[in-house]
Amino acid sequence: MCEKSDVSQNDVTVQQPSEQLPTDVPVVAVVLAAGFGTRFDPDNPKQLVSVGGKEIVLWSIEAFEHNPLVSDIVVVVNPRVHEQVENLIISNGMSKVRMVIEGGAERSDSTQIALQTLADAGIPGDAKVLIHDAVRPFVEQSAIRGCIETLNQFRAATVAVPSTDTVLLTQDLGDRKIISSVPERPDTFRAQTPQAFRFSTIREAYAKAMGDPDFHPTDDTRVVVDYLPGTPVAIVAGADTNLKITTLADIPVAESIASNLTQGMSKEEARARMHAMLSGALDQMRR
Ligand SMILES: Nc1ccn([C@@H]2O[C@H](COP(=O)(O)OP(=O)(O)OP(=O)(O)O)[C@@H](O)[C@H]2O)c(=O)n1
Ligand SMILES: C[C@](O)(CO)[C@H](O)COP(=O)(O)O
Repeated sequence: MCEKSDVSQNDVTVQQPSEQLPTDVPVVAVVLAAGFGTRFDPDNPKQLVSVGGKEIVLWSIEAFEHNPLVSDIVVVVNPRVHEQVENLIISNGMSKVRMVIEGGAERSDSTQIALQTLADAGIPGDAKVLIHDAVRPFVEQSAIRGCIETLNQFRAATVAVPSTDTVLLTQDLGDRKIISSVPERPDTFRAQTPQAFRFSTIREAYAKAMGDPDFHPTDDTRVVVDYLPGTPVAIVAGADTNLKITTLADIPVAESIASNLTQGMSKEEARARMHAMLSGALDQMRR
């Protein structure tokens, strides 16, 4: 690490990455599907809800299965959805899924269980680990690739989209919230997933966080930001279509995104068919 052009943020010096990070390493996607969807419908596990004719969790697993840079997938479930998710993985031939494991009470517990399982399996500290919400079914291939490539330069990266609204930071004053500060809008982003880390970095961050009784992060990036403050976390471009399905109101939006994607795919398929037909015709003419 060099100190030359380090930046100072919130009284912490963030180091410019300059070390050569190994590139020929396993790339493991952890798909978190162990939530109980209390804000959606606790009686209808949202990860199994069908959108555009396909279960939400299957969209997410397929995104990593189809990415040529991803070598392995671990899926984290709860007992309620375990069997059904396993059946989906088998019946859809998801060949990169190595393990389906049970998570914990909070999202961060599920992440930690997955990280411990990977450690027990002996994955190297340099491995790239991408942690993804199963309920973000439409993650783009460019975001997955962006995370993997960014980890050649940085030890941590997260997909995020620039905030188009001005973000207000608040504090409590009696039963009111009052504004404590207003960050510059170009500096504000909305966090999405995947969130990507060199394995040893995210393990170290979680190991440090374990000693903190107030540790309840809603995402993994925050664990690095709070507990390894000198480690820069790079932003990778996300998209509004990388929607997190949180409440029932998100379903119509998700259906519309799925329909656009499916139409896009049909055009691709039609183009491929036309290409095959024309090459066949050309072969005939040559004979
Ligand atoms: N104990 C948990 C909690 C959440 N998640 C996963 O983390 C992602 C983001 O969580 P969220 O949308 O909050 O899902 P739920 O926890 O299911 O929803 P809620 O907070 O409404 O109960 C989801 O893919 C969810 O399955 C998980 O693996 N383990
Ligand atoms: C990880 C995350 O999706 C980033 O936006 C988000 O923090 C998950 O939060 P939730 O509280 O589980 O909805």
